[in-house]
Amino acid sequence: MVDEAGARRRLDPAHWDFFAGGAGDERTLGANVEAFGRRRIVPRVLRGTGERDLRTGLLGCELTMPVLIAPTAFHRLAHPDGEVATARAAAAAGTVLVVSMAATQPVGEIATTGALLWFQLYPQPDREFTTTVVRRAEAAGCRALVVTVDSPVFGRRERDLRNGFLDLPSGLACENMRDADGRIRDIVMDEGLSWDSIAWLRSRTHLPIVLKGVLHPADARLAVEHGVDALIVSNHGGRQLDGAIASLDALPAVVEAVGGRLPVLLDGGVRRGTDVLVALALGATAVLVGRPVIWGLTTGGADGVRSVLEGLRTELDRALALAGAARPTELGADLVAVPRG
Ligand SMILES: Cc1cc2nc3c(=O)[nH]c(=O)nc-3n(C[C@H](O)[C@H](O)[C@H](O)COP(=O)(O)O)c2cc1C
Ligand SMILES: CCCCC(=O)C(=O)O
Repeated sequence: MVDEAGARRRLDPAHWDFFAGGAGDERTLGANVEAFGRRRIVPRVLRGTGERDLRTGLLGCELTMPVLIAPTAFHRLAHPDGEVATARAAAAAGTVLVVSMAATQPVGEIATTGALLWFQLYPQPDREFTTTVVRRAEAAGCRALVVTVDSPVFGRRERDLRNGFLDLPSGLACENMRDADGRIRDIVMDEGLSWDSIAWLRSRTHLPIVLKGVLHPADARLAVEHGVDALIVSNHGGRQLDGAIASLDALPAVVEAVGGRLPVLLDGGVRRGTDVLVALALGATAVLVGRPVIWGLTTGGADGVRSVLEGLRTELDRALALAGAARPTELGADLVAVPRG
């Protein structure tokens, strides 16, 4: 289903390291996957569930399943068809592609696929320019803004430092970073990013605002107070603060703090349909997948991404049946155990 080894063979080693790698010692990168490995499902039986229904509504979007595509940079490094191919697969699967601000194709072009798009934003210190980018996403028909809040500075990616991978090869660029003069600007991380920045953004757009990269329950409560529309529990796939808690381990406290007032999504380490089931049972409304989509794109373009998404759908459907649930909303934390020892 996910041909990670095949992707590795095809990619330039420095590009493989960029996609696969994390920050520091990659402890958090590993912890995201290990956290799923520690959970065991406690299934229910004799519930005669019949056909399953995976449909999930999120911020006004109807998804065919509770699995979205996480925003990841530079899809044209993985495949010449780039983000357009990823979007074709999202459209075919009936799910959302969160377009990275570091996408290598213009969001307007990605939107021609008819996919449901959300746009991921690193608010730039230049607010006028940030507004330009927001308007570009709105004009393309994006249905939400995903503000990445775990990156006041860039994580220390030691593989990239070793490889000297700092920039895109010539011919590729962050096409959504064009300013009013048509010049492509560099993405800068805003060390000053604060709740005021979120309030400012709220005043500038009618799109739903999703905060990506929340791990602490106190921040989840603040997000509710600031009128945010959804949260993504995430540590950026282990690429920002190494040593940060695994996303799945952070999820229960965030879900409790939010108390049903907002949808809570999760990304990081989701590799199987059973992982999706565990995250949903612990209170996530949906999950996002990052690297598996890149491996699918690398090996098979739009078809490769489609096959990753359909694999997750099939596995989730089977896992629900085997756990005695007909739909995601029937799952509860009682279905997940962490055995001792
Ligand atoms: C190669 C790569 C590029 C990424 N680029 C972005 C990005 O541009 N913006 C963002 O908010 N997150 C970015 N992320 C983080 C993902 O959105 C997501 O949080 C993470 O990949 C989820 O973990 P997973 O890869 O284990 O599924 C990136 C992750 C990877 C692996
Ligand atoms: C300037 C590109 C940022 C991409 C990103 O967020 C990541 O690589 O994790």
